[in-house]
Amino acid sequence: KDWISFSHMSVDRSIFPFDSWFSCEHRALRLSRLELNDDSSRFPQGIYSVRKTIARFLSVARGVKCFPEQIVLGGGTQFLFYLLRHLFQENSLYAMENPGYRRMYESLKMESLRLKTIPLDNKGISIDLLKQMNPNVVYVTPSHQFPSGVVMPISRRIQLLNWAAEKDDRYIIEDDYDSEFKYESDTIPSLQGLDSYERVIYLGTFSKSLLPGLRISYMILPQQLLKRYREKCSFIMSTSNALGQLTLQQFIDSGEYRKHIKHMKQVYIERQKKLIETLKKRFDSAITMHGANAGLHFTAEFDTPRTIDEIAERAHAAKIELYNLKPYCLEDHYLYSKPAFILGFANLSVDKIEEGVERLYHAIFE
Ligand SMILES: Cc1ncc(COP(=O)(O)O)c(/C=N/[C@@H](CCC(=O)O)COc2ccccc2)c1O
Repeated sequence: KDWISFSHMSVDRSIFPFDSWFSCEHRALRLSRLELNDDSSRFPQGIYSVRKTIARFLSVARGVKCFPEQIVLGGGTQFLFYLLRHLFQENSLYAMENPGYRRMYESLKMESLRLKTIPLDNKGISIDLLKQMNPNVVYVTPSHQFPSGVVMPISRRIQLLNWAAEKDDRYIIEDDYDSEFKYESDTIPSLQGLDSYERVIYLGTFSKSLLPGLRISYMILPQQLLKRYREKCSFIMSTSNALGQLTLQQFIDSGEYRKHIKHMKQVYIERQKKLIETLKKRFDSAITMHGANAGLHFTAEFDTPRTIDEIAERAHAAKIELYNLKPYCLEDHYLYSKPAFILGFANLSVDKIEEGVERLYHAIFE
């Protein structure tokens, strides 16, 4: 029998519009020869016309307010963070959500930065604990908290912005990952768009909405940090592939990107609905789901005597790709009362859901 994937780390290649991507690449090669063979040292922040397209798209899609000059393109969110950390004061204290994005946690540790992790409540990062820990820089994923799935409501966003505005050396890194897919309510405006004190650095990526292999991510710097970036980092050449950038620009400007997101949303809403119905029918009160009103995954706790490791082993034996939440519970605080797993549906076609849930039930209860 074939593998069935609940992975949150892959998108379904079958719905990516390769043909229109190729024609955009062809057009980019035809129209933008100049930028391609020009030395990219002129574009440490990425090609200007591409940044213009991204700034325009973000203002419509996420209420982000920025000039193309504030955008820095890079080959991955982590690389952009390695640049960003040099713009803050040397001995800054960093804070991030727990459970949280382990790769960012490891990046912070690798740079041996002072770091505290802050538990979530039902609105996202705990503002009371944030005030107690009093960091200079806080990293948050408000659109669909990674990995818990909590969507930070406007009220908590305002609290966070007010906290940052209280002192000069306070910043919020808003990683707007997974912001393309919002289901129940309308999209909530980004922190960056609500920020009137220039405290928010906005991180974005095309890994989820397009392809992770594209490696086109971006950060938007408030003016003061942009000035520091230009003083300290402008010798660093762009790490974002020029042809990928120019193809992306064609893909967005031609309306293909908006069309693709709309199509992905329809596909994913159908899958998510069917998956949740099937899980409820099969597991009844033994399952508790969280964070399902956005993104391409949600989390589920199972009321079972079995341990996470036993379930992981049985899932592998039953050929289901399943990730648990332990790696994202930082500093060894397991923050769930029962075995908890990430249920992704980006790579789970509707016709595999029944079988996938059946195998999951077998791995957990039989
Ligand atoms: C919170 C957060 N912020 C940014 C990124 C993206 O980083 P970038 O690609 O460098 O721009 C990820 C990637 N998260 C990774 C999964 C989480 C993990 O590592 O376990 C990759 O996620 C996906 C990639 C493609 C399709 C679906 C998911 C992030 O989880």
